[in-house]
Amino acid sequence: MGLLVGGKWVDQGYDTSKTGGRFIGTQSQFRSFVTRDGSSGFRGDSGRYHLYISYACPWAHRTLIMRSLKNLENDISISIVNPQLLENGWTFEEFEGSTPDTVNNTKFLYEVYLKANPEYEGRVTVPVLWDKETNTIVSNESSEIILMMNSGFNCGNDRDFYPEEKKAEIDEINALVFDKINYGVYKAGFATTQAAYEEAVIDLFNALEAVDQRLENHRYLVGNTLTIADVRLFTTLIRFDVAYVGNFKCNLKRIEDFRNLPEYLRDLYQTPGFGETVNFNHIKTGYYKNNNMKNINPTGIIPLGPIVDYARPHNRDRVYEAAGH
Ligand SMILES: N[C@@H](CCC(=O)N[C@@H](CS)C(=O)NCC(=O)O)C(=O)O
Repeated sequence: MGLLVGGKWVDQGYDTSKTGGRFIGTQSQFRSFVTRDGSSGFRGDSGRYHLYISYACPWAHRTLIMRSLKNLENDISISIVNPQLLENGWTFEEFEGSTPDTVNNTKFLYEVYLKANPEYEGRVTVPVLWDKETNTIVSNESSEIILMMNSGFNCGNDRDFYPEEKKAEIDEINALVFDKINYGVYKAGFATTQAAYEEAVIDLFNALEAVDQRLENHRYLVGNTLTIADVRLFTTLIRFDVAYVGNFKCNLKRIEDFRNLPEYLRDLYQTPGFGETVNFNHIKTGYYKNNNMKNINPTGIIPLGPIVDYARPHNRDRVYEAAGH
């Protein structure tokens, strides 16, 4: 893995030497928006955009789920990178379930970044939303790509996963889930001091207990309708028992050990748009074999377990009915 410096690829990992062993993520640099009327320069037309994702990555996974929930599969084409992040970063080299770059015909994702900006400096991350009309990257920030998919396209369905009247509550839960859970697992996993690790794991499990409690009385995170808050929590929960418990030492409990989270997770997994977008082979390969995991799992051995059947029945309708529906 590495990053672009002055238009050149440099093979280099994360540096935690100046932050007390704490892992600090980087800011996404492409931050434009697709809009229905095109006033932003990017009109939400069918066929105009291409999405680059990795099945291994929880941030990219959000965008894949939203693409399905909004029925945008025929409107936004996709490429799926090889799950192994090695010396060249994300690549389109052959791997079961991966695809070539059918739009820019590159071999390495960093070439796509360079096409958008030959001077780009920084990490080369997924997801990437590419505009085929102006040949540039619209956005490489998943939290914003899912909002565009929700309401910026002139195609797909009219379902609203970020309704006006619920925005404040969604934003509030997103803030907790992002910092302590989505990002929290990385803070624990990539910590290089005992103190940084413990701080992250304690915060993570406190936040998981809080969301577990919240799910006691309603089916989803914000009442009884599915929102982007659930999409954003799901991609971490589905990786938790198979990757974060083992490789990232997030092991005070498994998701399976909580009261409401296991059934909530199965409920989402079995909802159209979620389960079909999960590829456990890519997830496990990504977390146990990649170069950024070399310090954590030097042998690159991928554990065979745990085996969790996310298709087994759940009883979340009970919560929904108890709420008077
Ligand atoms: N803020 C970004 C983060 C994306 C991100 O960190 N993606 C990871 C994969 S999970 C990546 O591509 N990392 C490559 C690297 O850091 O070199 C988003 O949410 O879109």
